[in-house]
Amino acid sequence: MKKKLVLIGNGMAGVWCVEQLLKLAPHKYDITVFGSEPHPNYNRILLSSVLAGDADMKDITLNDWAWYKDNDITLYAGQTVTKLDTTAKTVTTDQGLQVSYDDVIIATGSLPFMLPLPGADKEGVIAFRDIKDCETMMETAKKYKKAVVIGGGLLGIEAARGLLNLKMEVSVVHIYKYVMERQLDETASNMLRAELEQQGMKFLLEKGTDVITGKKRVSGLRFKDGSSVEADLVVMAVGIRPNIQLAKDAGVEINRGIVVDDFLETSIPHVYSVGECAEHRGVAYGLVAPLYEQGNILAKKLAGLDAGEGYQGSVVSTKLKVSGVNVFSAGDFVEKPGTRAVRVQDDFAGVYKKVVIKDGKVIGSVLFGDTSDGSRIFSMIRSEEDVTGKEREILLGSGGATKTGIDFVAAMPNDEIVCGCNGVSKATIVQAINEKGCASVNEIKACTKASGSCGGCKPLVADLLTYTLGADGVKTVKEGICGCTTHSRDEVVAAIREMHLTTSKEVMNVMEWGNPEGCSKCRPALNYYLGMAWPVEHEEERESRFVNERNHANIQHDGTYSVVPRIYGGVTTPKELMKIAEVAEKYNVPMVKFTGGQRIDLLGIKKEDLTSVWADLDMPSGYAYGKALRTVKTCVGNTFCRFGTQDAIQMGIDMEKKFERLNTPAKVKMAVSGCPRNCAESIIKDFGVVAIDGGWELYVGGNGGVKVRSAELLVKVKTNEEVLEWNGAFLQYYRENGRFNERTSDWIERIGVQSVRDALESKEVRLALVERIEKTLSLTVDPWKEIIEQERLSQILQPLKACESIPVEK
Ligand SMILES: Cc1cc2nc3c(=O)[nH]c(=O)nc-3n(C[C@H](O)[C@H](O)[C@H](O)COP(=O)(O)OP(=O)(O)OC[C@H]3O[C@@H](n4cnc5c(N)ncnc54)[C@H](O)[C@@H]3O)c2cc1C
Ligand SMILES: NC(=O)c1ccc[n+]([C@@H]2O[C@H](COP(=O)([O-])OP(=O)(O)OC[C@H]3O[C@@H](n4cnc5c(N)ncnc54)[C@H](O)[C@@H]3O)[C@@H](O)[C@H]2O)c1
Ligand code: SF4
Ligand code: FES
Repeated sequence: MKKKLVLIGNGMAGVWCVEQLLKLAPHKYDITVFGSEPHPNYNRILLSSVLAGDADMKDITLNDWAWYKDNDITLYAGQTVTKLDTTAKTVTTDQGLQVSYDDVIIATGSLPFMLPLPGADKEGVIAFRDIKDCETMMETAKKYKKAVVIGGGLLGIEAARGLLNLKMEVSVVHIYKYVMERQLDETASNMLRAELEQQGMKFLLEKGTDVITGKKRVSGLRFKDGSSVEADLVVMAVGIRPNIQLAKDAGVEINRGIVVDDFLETSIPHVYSVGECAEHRGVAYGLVAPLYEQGNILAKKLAGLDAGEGYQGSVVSTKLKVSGVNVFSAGDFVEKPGTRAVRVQDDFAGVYKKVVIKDGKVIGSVLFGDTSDGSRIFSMIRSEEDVTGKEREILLGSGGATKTGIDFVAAMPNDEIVCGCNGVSKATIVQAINEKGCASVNEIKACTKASGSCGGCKPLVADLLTYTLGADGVKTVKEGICGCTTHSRDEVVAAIREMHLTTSKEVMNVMEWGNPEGCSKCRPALNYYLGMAWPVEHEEERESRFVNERNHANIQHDGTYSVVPRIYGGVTTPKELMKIAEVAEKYNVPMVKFTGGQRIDLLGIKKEDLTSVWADLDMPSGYAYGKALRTVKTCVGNTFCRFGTQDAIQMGIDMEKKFERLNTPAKVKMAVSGCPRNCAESIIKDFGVVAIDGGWELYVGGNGGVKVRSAELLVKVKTNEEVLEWNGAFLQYYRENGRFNERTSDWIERIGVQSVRDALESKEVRLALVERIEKTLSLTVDPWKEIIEQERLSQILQPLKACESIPVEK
């Protein structure tokens, strides 16, 4: 005779456990499931995506009604178990139904914590936990305008983003000085906040709520410091509490959660618990991956199989589900005595990465902007791999000892979980590829659910595809330029040209952007594409630019700026040097430094001094901050060097004078060397010129940064005029075809240098490109000259209005 198993709680953890049990011992139990919600088991994680409009209610069902039927499970949806009698071994529901059991699993999840504030019972004050809350928010947004979310954690920020998408004005009230302090350090948190502010979210930090105001319905919040904010809707997202009352009333041992041992058994025999309600070794988890691990162990135990050492606890990782924002956090990411950290921060790309290391092991990590290393780093944390001596390679990747990409997935054990949100292992994904013919990330998602929830495992799934099928076997799926749209760069640029779209708003409307405000990825990209396509009609959208470009200066980590005047070809004069020295003294510039591009950098300038520093210098801007031509480095060439065959200095000066102020998809560095000894390092520049006997070799696509790449030969030419012609044609071709933020090294790697050679081969094409670049160049003005001129004209000496917050650079 079959034993009777009762599951209390029809949520993600409990049903997962039952699913695993059915796989291991399909005929052992008669199973009865009780769930308070009137739905079959659904993916709670995806409620954020439903609210944000990225998923439909119907997409989030995990086990439909038929699944319960097909597996002979009796489901009582919409019934709450109100009594558990562990002596009589029965459960009783709010509708008077009584069912007996041999084994019972309590999987009642959590309850959202509602701050016990005066006014918390008013209409319009809700939590964000279930389908009902999600529907309430969507309905409220149709009638009301102002939403306030209390709590700037994962849930609060995902709720706020969803409400923005529903066209509400949203403020996030947070008690601490920076948001998501449980997942991020201050640097990453500030970058996140800046990005979300750009998307229209407002933040009220270090605010303790005192009262929720309003009559029947909420009208606002009053804070302990006396300030207030208006609100038609208040969403509380200040954490969760394990739902333990039923177990407590039944005499089961309780601490914060329901206390369980390594086999998920409670203090009372035959009573088990998994999920957010369970407390294992003092920890009650709030993410699905550990809950699934618990479910796997309990399923083995109930099936009568060897569950090994049992559940040993989990290290968790999180990923914020907000489109266009990549945030990852795992393990113990706060530096403490005895730990050391490797940090990489690129303000231009809006990327921040940190790994914390203790005793030679990675114990935690925070990634912002680029989370593609997340799964790999998370795996290192879990495996406690010894990284001594290769700490820096974890983030800087040198093809050395720490495995990356394909090597990493190849070395993964088959049973390792790739997708924590859906409990999908490497073996299951490889099987889906080999046996079910899945050839894209989307097909794997449809087949196994992997990558369908938080999306954090997508890069790993993609690597597994390439590893299993080889690069040629993987179906390339069209990727939108950012999470706001499914349209690719080429589609966007084609629409801009064909429909004569001249503003970002037009592009977003016509191309039906999912997120009508855009994000930090698409806004600057659109601004660039529009300016490139319509240099005359398009009006620069300054607010879309990153802080450095808006301020025409390079912000430093202490909030001061650096000033780099242009010094053509790296050639200066005593007079110019004296002027720079005078300015440095006058403004107490803390550091004067030569740059790698043969310029002089005045570091540590105060924001309010920028305009007068530039006025006193009276030199052109070196664009050291922009996606533009930066520098043309030169060697002394035949002017002084005995090996030189051409005048490298003059060539470099001519190139720099011709193309200065040019906007490009990403920064461009150029160099001219007077002979193949290459002292100006032309071979690692975007456009490198090397003198040879009787002419010049032109190289493209070099890079001396994190990913070093040797430039490839584009063409050999004879005259200086030809150098300028090819230089102009190449830059314009890159401007018209490169993706925003794509360096020439990545672009050429992607399209192949031969395609560039083919495109520029025809003189006619080259001249047409040159004509277009000349047109653009004729419209450029020096930003500081313009600012100074405007100030002179209006005769008002206003301090520079730089951005008060520190927006994220991309
Ligand atoms: C909006 C949102 C987004 C999230 N995003 C992520 C994410 O990206 N990644 C991640 O890992 N986690 C995320 N989480 C957390 C994740 O959803 C939970 O960790 C997970 O759902 C918990 O599973 P559970 O089964 O323990 O509890 P639940 O899913 O809450 O299930 C418990 C069920 O039991 C029912 N129940 C309670 N008491 C009784 C009773 N007495 N009788 C009958 N039924 C009862 C409840 O109604 C509920 O349906 C998110 C949560 C929310 C709310
Ligand atoms: N992407 C994801 O992984 C994801 C998304 C949503 C929810 N979740 C999970 O759901 C659960 C609930 O999320 P959460 O964000 O509510 O929990 P949380 O505990 O992670 O965050 C709550 C936040 O509210 C703040 N807070 C506390 N009291 C406050 C007050 N009086 N005023 C203002 N702020 C206050 C805290 O400082 C904290 O940052 C968590 O377990 C979370 O992991 C995960
Ligand atoms: S590259 Fe050649 S010409 Fe230029 S400095 Fe070096 S050796 Fe001299
Ligand atoms: S890890 Fe979240 S979807 Fe795979």
